[in-house]
Amino acid sequence: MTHEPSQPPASAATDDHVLAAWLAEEAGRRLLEVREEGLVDRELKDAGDAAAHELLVALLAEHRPHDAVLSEEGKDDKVRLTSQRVWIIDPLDGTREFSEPPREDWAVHVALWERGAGAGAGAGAGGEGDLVAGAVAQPALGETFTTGAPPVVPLSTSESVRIAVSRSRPPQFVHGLARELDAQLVAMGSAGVKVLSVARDVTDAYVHAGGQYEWDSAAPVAVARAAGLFTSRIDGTPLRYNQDDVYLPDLVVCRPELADRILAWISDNDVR
Ligand SMILES: Nc1ncnc2c1ncn2[C@@H]1O[C@H](COP(=O)(O)O)[C@@H](OP(=O)(O)O)[C@H]1O
Ligand SMILES: [Mg+2]
Repeated sequence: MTHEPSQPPASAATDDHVLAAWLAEEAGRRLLEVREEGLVDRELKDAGDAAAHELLVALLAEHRPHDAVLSEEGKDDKVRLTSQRVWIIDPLDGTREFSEPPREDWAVHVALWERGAGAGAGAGAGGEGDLVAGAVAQPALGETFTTGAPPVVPLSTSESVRIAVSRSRPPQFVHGLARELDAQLVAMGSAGVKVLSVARDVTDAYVHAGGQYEWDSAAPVAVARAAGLFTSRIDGTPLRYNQDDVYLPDLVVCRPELADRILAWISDNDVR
């Protein structure tokens, strides 16, 4: 049976944080259903990507009809480059892990970028605009992380630094960085899950290079910033969203006290 979307909370009519969280949860519920349909491998991945994308696009058209949408699974409509507000969504991040039940390391990303936001406002400044709301649902964990009620990052419970890395394509340089920080590498799927692992005190930093797109990091970075975590490109410059080219290949998200050491090591070691 296909999940029928409920109505969003009344406050979602005017509160983008609430709408983002509701959208991510609705898509998450849909994805949990798709996972029960008996599909495997590529068919399961494709069905999940398509179902979550179609649901999110339909719900955004209904609830925010004037806003543009940039989705991993949709055509890149360049109208977004002149739009005031752009939803940047990854309907299913960690598609590989989604297709490996009962793994929990996959997510739904829903972010909102707004023109004029963040100008001159420090590390998060995006020039033309910036992220203003976001939610990351981790449906198999039953958790949604949102800018509306940002996670409170606990003090680190670990004696040593833990660095989240991709399961399938960790950047080569993280081994050197781990030696420098005397850190352990913690492999997991999904960019959103890795960013939120820092907020949840599962890790202390997420460092990635070598390829990614705006939708992989927009919503997680919005939530991480709201939670007080440090976010930047690996050269220390701000992560910029709603660019003409949506390739955004690298990032650092970490506890603020680790940022200087991580960026200094990366700079000294000519990492790309
Ligand atoms: N080198 C690379 N080039 C392009 N995309 C990459 C990448 N490394 C990771 N990603 C994307 O980042 C997300 C997290 O990947 P990983 O779990 O390996 O860290 C995945 O998103 P999707 O699952 O939405 O495709 C993946 O496609
Ligand atoms: Mg992704």
